[in-house]
Amino acid sequence: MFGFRRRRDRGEAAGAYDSGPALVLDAVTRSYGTARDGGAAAVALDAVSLTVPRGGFVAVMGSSGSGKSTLLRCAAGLDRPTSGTVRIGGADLARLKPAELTRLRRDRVGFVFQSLNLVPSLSVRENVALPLLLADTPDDGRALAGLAAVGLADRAEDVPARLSGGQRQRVAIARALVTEPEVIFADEPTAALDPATADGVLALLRRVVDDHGRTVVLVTHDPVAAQWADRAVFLDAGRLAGTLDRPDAASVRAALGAPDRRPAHAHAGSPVSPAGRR
Ligand SMILES: Nc1ncnc2c1ncn2[C@@H]1O[C@H](COP(=O)(O)OP(=O)(O)OP(=O)(O)O)[C@@H](O)[C@H]1O
Repeated sequence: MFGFRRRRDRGEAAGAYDSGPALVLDAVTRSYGTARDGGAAAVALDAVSLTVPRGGFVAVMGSSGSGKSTLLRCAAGLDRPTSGTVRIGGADLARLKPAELTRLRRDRVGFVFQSLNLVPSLSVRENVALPLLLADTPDDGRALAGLAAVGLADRAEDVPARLSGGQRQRVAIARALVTEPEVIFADEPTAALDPATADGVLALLRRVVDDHGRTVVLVTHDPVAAQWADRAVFLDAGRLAGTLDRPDAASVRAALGAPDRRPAHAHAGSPVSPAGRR
């Protein structure tokens, strides 16, 4: 459906990818500032350990400032932990040379952020093809196939400004997937969208997991968004404060200490409902 070849159909030796978890964080701490700066170090992430299996979908939750984005940046190799270990597909990020880390981020990791970073002067198709260009890989129709998968093939030659917010977010997902990454990191990808459009984007991420065995780590404030994950993990002041398997919005709200506002049947019209997940 996605036009992406499955990992085993690719030319690489299967041994290049171990069969362990997609992502492992072991006692990851990230602090900002030192005594040298004249103040105490602020600990944004405090000895967080987390294992995400291949084909897993994890929602990272917690109040503002609890360390969600810091966790995502460290896990994705965009930021270095002060201590602790991050492994993607078995590779210890701290042991990689800068060029190797760049290659891993480019080839094995996909990013979807709230600020989409689509290039306004490029067409939608050219935006999706950008990671291929950066990797010196021919497009061979993959960008268009990716756009078809997110239902936007007919908008391929438009510029991003002519698309709605939800459509732009789907373009960003197609771009994140075009290199067939093992792990997709998404930071509040639905924060700016209305609930129905957000559901469409989350259903798309869910399909990437269920149909293509990819792994998704989603940072979100939204208990309804977390319903699409297999597991919600909760951060509190930089620490892992708990986990919830097969989260539903009511139990997530309870875990966050927030009142239950949106009924569980709010997803009834979704193309793939959270209840339909594995
Ligand atoms: N570059 C930085 N320098 C200093 N402190 C930082 C920096 N980035 C984050 N922090 C601090 O680390 C803590 C965690 O921030 P982080 O952005 O990870 O939280 P968050 O849970 O993603 O918050 P939000 O939901 O508001 O985006 C906060 O106290 C924040 O002020």
